[in-house]
Amino acid sequence: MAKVKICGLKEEEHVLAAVEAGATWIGFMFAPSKRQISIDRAKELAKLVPPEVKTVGVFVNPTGQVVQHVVENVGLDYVQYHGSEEPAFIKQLGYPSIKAISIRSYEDVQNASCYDVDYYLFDAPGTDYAGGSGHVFEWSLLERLSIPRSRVLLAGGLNSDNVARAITQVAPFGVDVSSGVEKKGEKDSRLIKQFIEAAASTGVAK
Ligand SMILES: O=C(O)c1ccccc1N[C@@H]1O[C@H](COP(=O)(O)O)[C@@H](O)[C@H]1O
Repeated sequence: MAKVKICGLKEEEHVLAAVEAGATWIGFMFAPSKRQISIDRAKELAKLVPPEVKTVGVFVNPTGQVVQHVVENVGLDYVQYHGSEEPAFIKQLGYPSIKAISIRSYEDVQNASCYDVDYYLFDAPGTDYAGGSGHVFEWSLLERLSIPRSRVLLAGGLNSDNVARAITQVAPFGVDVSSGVEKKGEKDSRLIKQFIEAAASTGVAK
């Protein structure tokens, strides 16, 4: 069964809904976004997350000092780099990490392997912000992937209607969603539950 990351959470109710429904990762946004939260807010929300569920901080081209400060203050389990961070920068910081790769062409897929990270998050290119656009990219570009599927997370315009198809086609270890569990621009507990149920209904991570 594919694991699920619910990203861009700002309210207690939605953190609790994601945990209860079986999310594996809870994502907090620290980059410019309508979903961005403060360190203090993330600390409050992280207290609601049990140890078996992992917290992820999402950053876009941060300085090392900012990442260190947020990780240490919030107690994050993973750092998600969602900009054009260099492989050496991520490696030097040394945190358990997820690198988002924006997919426009097969060349982007090939370039992913220059990173030495825990997970490779394949996403559609951002529009207003670096991510969270709600757009789907061409999943067939991942057919000839050299990275093991056990390291692959899929994002970009996923929702409870398309996530089962995405898992069947791409066979990722996990899926990641933000806009697809929102109603009128805000997270919705019912949509979070529906998404996790839909992801659980199909596919086996290879
Ligand atoms: O969600 C955002 O606002 C965001 C801003 C800047 C970088 C990353 C962001 N979100 C990430 O993008 C994926 C895909 O989002 P969506 O499901 O297509 O809306 C999301 O899961 C976050 O990891």
